[in-house]
Amino acid sequence: MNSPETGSASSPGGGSVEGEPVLRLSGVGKSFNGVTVLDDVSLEVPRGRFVALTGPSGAGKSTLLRLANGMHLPDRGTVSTLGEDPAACSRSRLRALRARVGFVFQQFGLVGRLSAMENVLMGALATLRLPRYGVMSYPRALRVRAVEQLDRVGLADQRFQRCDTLSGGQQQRVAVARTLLQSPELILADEPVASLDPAASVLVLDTLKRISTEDGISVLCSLHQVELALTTADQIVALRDGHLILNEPATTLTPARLHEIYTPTGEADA
Ligand SMILES: Nc1ncnc2c1ncn2[C@@H]1O[C@H](COP(=O)(O)OP(=O)(O)OP(=O)(O)O)[C@@H](O)[C@H]1O
Repeated sequence: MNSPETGSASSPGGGSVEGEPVLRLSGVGKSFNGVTVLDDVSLEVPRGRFVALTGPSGAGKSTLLRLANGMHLPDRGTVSTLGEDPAACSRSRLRALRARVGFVFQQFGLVGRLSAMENVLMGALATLRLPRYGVMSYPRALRVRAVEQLDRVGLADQRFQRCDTLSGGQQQRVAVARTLLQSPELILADEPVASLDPAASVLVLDTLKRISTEDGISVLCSLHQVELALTTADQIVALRDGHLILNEPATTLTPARLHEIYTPTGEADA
């Protein structure tokens, strides 16, 4: 495995140590119903880096992302996320850890009948004591921040529009803005552009990449689109059948080499 250089920003969250990777998997194994899904996976995501996670369907990408925020726990090996081991966290500590980790899903996870603004504000619900109903029930400072984040993803003008009337690409950018309201140190994105057309895919990934660079947020993003992974990511990781088979800077890779990962074993030289 490569050992890419680490960044040097300090951690506002307290758990992680300056210069340490924001995510480290060491010899991780995970099985479901006796079937091994991840086997001896070791990986580091350096602070501030955009890492693309590629590999064929069923390779274990979503499972790895879920291990990173404690939605799954490893059967073997260890996970360190922002300096915390999710397996050793109490419930409240895990909640606190998850507040520092944004998650962007393929299907956006928005409430369609609510406005873009209200969906973004929901990103702060974990920090508020009482449930909120309607935009005006949120503190003014949060409303200002929500508009700022919508502006960063190019959707300030659509803030009062119902989410189910926005395009897929716009909805995913609302989901990114919602995640940003958490002020995450790490964003995990599970095939965020899988249901978008090519132009919207580029816009969503460019937005994520720009914000990652501007804010120093690390991103681990599963992607099937080889060309997009190469143009967006700093580092590319690939899984096949639960094994980590590639971990290199994007600049050292070619599309052909990455496409090979998607070629069933035995067909590569056919
Ligand atoms: N909760 C679960 N219970 C049982 N099996 C599971 C569970 N989660 C994942 N799996 C299995 O683990 C394997 C890897 O799934 P995973 O979703 O991690 O792959 P993936 O690389 O993300 O695939 P895709 O690109 O299709 O999303 C699959 O065979 C899947 O059926």
